[in-house]
Amino acid sequence: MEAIDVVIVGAGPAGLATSACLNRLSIPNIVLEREDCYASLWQKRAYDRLKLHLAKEYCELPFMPFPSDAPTFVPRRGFLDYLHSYVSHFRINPRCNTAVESAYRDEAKKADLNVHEEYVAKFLVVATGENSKGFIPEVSGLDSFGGEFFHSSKYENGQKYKGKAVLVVGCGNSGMEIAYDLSNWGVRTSIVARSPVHVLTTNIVYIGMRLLSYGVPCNIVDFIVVLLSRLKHGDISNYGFPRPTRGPFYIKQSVGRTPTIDVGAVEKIRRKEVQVFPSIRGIQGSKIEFANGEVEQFDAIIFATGYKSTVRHWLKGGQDLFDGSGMPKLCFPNIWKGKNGLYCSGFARRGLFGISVDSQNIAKDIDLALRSERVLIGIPDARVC
Ligand SMILES: Cc1cc2nc3c(=O)[nH]c(=O)nc-3n(C[C@H](O)[C@H](O)[C@H](O)COP(=O)(O)OP(=O)(O)OC[C@H]3O[C@@H](n4cnc5c(N)ncnc54)[C@H](O)[C@@H]3O)c2cc1C
Ligand SMILES: NC(=O)C1=CN([C@@H]2O[C@H](COP(=O)(O)OP(=O)(O)OC[C@H]3O[C@@H](n4cnc5c(N)ncnc54)[C@H](OP(=O)(O)O)[C@@H]3O)[C@@H](O)[C@H]2O)C=CC1
Ligand SMILES: O=C(O)C(=O)Cc1c[nH]c2ccccc12
Repeated sequence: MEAIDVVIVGAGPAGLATSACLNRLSIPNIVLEREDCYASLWQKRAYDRLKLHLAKEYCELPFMPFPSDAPTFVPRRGFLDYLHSYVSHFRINPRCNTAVESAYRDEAKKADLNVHEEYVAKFLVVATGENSKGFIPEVSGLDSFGGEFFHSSKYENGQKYKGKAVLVVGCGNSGMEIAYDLSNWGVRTSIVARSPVHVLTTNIVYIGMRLLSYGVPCNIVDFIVVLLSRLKHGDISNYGFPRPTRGPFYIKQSVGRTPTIDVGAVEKIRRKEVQVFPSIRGIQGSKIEFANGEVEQFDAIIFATGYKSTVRHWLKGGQDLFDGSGMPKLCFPNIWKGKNGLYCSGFARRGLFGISVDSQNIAKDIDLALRSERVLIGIPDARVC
């Protein structure tokens, strides 16, 4: 059994940022990671052409800007280089191949467990992410499908599907970007769009973010970005993508749904190089029937249908912080602190920017708690800050 001040679960950007903030305050912490590497989403579960969708100034982790010669929209490789420098600069040493199977506050419950390793900590930081596990919905007849089907997190590129027919389900950022990539690889590509969606561009989002940071109200920002999007894309409801009635930043802030950022798929849809279908009604062999009655044959299906949090699989308790699906109950910006030393970073649905805010708040709060504990028991505070 190992005793330490802080245990952080997950070595993605949120876990690394929290560890860096604690290390700066000389607060002992360990980061436990289920995979064999840190930032596993970026190293192992992302496609080749992935780039950050937000400008680099909104994707920095605390206390380390991107190099000044980094492009505004950093590619995956550049982001990984940045994370490697971050880990070595802040001397972060994640313990890999260490999946946390159970975390309890109550000492008595430990006796039931058949544990491999055990840690005792004053503070627990949940940093396992909003995107912990790929989600594939139940679709009638999917088990009869003759071709392969898999989640978007397993997609790398479209090389092996050249000349084949592939259906991408979901028109969030993963789905639209994968559809664009497949089509570039010479794949006969189709996409399922089942509900209204905002389609913006990286630059339009950038303008929106700047306006919000100058204090322009969200409804005005939404009006401007939707107008810009209409000028750029025209009325895309003609192609099967109706717009939601609420604005994109309002939706992002209220329910966390990210607008789709077009990287070229809209033009391909306009040119009919990518077909758009409504929901899947059912599957029989290689034939897929859609809600409008159309039936088409496909060789593969890629489910770009989002992710689920896995917090509820291993965290016992913490009902004050997390709901039944492992997502936070509280609202940004005060969502990072639970009761009895429990914290979470990376659950604000605010991407890397939210992670930076959470991690700094958590480290400050733990520092304060440790200092007051020292005062209470009369130990002089020798830590360097
Ligand atoms: C494809 C994609 C692109 C994105 N692009 C952007 C972007 O451009 N800009 C932006 O701001 N945001 C972006 N996001 C959103 C978000 O910023 C990223 O998902 C980011 O990686 C989240 O960091 P995280 O540390 O919270 O979670 P993750 O990166 O998911 O890291 C969590 C880590 O916890 C580990 N873990 C999970 N369960 C356990 C367990 N039980 N025990 C031990 N370890 C565990 C996982 O293996 C993983 O390594 C993107 C998300 C995705 C999916
Ligand atoms: N370059 C970048 O920066 C990228 C960032 N990301 C980020 O990663 C996160 C996850 O994105 P993503 O993987 O796209 O997941 P999302 O959850 O954002 O999107 C999932 C999509 O799948 C649809 N869907 C879900 N279930 C079904 C179903 N049964 N039938 C049809 N459609 C369905 C959803 O539609 P509905 O709305 O109807 O539920 C939605 O369109 C987001 O935050 C995103 O911004 C992702 C890729 C690239
Ligand atoms: O890619 C994501 O999911 C993010 O959360 C990044 C993000 C944070 N705020 C936004 C506003 C508009 C588009 C993307 C984001």
